[in-house]
Amino acid sequence: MDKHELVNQAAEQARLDHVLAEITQQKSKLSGDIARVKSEEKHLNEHFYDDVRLNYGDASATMETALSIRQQQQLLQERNNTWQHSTHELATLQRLEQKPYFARVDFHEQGEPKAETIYIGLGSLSDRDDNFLIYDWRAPISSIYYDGKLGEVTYESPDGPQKVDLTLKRQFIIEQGKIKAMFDTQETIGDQMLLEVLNEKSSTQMKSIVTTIQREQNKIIRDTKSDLLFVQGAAGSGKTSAILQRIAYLLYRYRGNLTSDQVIMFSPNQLFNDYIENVLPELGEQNMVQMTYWQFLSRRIPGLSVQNLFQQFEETQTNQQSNLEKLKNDVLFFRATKRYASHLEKAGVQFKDIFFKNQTEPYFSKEQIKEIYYSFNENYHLRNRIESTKEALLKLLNQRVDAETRKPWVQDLIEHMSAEELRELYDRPDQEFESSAKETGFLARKIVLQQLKTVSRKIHHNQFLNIRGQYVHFLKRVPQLIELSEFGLTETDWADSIEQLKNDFRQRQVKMADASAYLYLYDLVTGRRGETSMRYVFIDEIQDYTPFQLAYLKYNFPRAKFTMLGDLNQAILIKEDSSSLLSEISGLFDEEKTKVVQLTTSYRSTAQVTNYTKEILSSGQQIEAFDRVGPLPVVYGRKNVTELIQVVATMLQKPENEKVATAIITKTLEEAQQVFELLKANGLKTTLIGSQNQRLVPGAIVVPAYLAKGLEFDAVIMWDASSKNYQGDFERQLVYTIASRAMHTLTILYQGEFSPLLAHISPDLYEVR
Ligand SMILES: Nc1ncnc2c1ncn2[C@@H]1O[C@H](COP(=O)(O)OP(=O)(O)OP(=O)(O)O)[C@@H](O)[C@H]1O
Repeated sequence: MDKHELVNQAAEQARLDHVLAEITQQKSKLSGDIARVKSEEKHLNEHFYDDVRLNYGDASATMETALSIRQQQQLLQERNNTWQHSTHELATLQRLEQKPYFARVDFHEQGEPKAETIYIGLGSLSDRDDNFLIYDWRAPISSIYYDGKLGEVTYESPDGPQKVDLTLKRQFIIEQGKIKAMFDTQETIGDQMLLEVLNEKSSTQMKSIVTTIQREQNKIIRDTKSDLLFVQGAAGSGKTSAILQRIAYLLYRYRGNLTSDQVIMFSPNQLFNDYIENVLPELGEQNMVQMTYWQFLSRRIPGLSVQNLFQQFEETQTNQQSNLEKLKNDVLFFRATKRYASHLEKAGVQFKDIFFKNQTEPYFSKEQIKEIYYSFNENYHLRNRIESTKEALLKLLNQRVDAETRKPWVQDLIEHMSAEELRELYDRPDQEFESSAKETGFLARKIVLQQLKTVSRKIHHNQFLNIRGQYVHFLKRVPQLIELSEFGLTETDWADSIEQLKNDFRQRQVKMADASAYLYLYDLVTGRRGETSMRYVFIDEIQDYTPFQLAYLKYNFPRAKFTMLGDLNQAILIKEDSSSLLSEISGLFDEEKTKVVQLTTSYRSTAQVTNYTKEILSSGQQIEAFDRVGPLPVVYGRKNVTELIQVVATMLQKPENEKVATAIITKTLEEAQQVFELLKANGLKTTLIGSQNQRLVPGAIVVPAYLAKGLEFDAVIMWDASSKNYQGDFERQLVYTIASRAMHTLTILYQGEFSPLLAHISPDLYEVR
């Protein structure tokens, strides 16, 4: 450090000390406030009735009592609000105390006489005179730190775009109240800082990236205009990071109007949810709603079990089955569902009988229900038809109550009821009746109403609709709506597939490719409006969704803005070309309000790992390695599994690898189980991640590829990259996904013949041992 820098650092340290003193002081004041309010609340609670005059003598006294109770409640509520507010502020201060800020920018606003200096941190802080000592990283002005080089920069202020002249950008690494390092930088975000941050990372859980958000990422984070924001990014380019910071940004920007339960994120698997769960809390925000697409479907199709990730991934398909899936995954199929549904306004809705008691003769027969349903005039659309049919059925149900009370089952039931059960039927214990006939009539009516609830519930829940039958009915019409030959299918193929589906239904199962269409059809027939309260929908790993599923999500969240992220090179579930995905989905949104952002630099991995993994992709992808150095990937070819296990054992036993998060990634679950057992037999302890419900743990894990999706590890050992395991183009994306999980070291093992997907890579890019 030269003399000038030393003076600078001393000045910055003095400023930091001042800010820390302010934080300490505000903290102790707040703690005092909180303690006081809490004790007031306690006192109020303990003496709640001392100040309340309980008097129920007459109407006005009752009124007065109610009023004074209300006043006490209000006092309590106020204390409670103050308490909550202060606790939140205290949490912010505690966060700031650890690291008050990470950057400073000096700038000159156009038309203003003076230059300004601001400091940026995880929250905002102002002193008694309302001077901002720290700006929240999400404040409009903070954007200039992420967005531009020195010189002229524009940011979005509340009054529109604002130009400033940026004269200094300084970054700090602060630990325990001391400035450990500081850099003045010309770059967007100095590579030096990013290097420091990236080098020190290693944990089983994701961390926030606010100190080093890159310019392109900042665009994603602060976008508020697009209805569809589509991010295509290389493995490790920070897509997932960008959306998490984006959620924090949106919650800040729309504070008061947007809550975390109006934001939903679809993630690849449960393990991944685990991996990211700390990021938002670290930023002082609550986690959004999180689920996998499978969970989303399953919770809405309770009667059928939906094919899960494991079954989907490990299923082998015939050509014809994969053509069938192609069709069912297409937007054409989505449109066909809608077209089919619109015909249902005239005819074709499938009904079920509703039974009550007597299981042989329906209470309301499907013919009767159908007649009601189609009795309304043609202005009635599906939604009104269902509503009106329900009303009509409930009315009929009411009219039947009297007749039902006279049926023998009612008398029978009364005779068999215990005294206790009977007593519960009366309105009051001392209820009197003119005659015993009246009393019996009263009880019978009560019983009938109670028992008929099962029928009214069925009516309310649309159980007179035969949705499975409806879906089959729809499938039978598909050849008239879609040209089957365009998907390489014949009418016989199609008819066979319907038989297969009926068989699945009988076993209470439904394939992933049918589940969304099934639900969509249900929604259309019942006129369900979708989840209108959801405002933002995030979909990660978009390449594993079908156009149908995305169209359905759009339909299901009609008021939401969408952010979709993916890497078309990492498609592991959809066995078809995913590059047309973007054009298919963009058709669902207004073109003017669609924005596409590309992220090309991979931050996860060292340059050595990135340069190797990008060669796996055939089409010369524009992936840039971040300039971080590490060892070359190493390839071990051995004769058999026993020798491969030896290699792994030697690696895991090295003392320097003890603290390193290592993942042995296999192709299938079966392979993972085998490797795990073999390592165990060799005295090595690892954790097998065999299902999504498992938690991520430190140390070495063995995991099948489809569960490693979206995660990252210090060291990746790719298990058995032989030509037997990885051959075709579909597997190329799988190989890429596996290899790109590595941050620092990548080891590839194979027995027999090396996979052609890797064998062609230039020998300069790896080492053979
Ligand atoms: N601006 C940044 N500053 C620091 N670290 C970053 C930045 N951007 C990304 N990273 C780090 O790079 C790694 C990869 O990021 P992330 O998982 O978000 O990438 P991704 O694009 O979702 O990857 P994939 O598609 O392979 O799952 C993470 O460790 C993340 O913290």
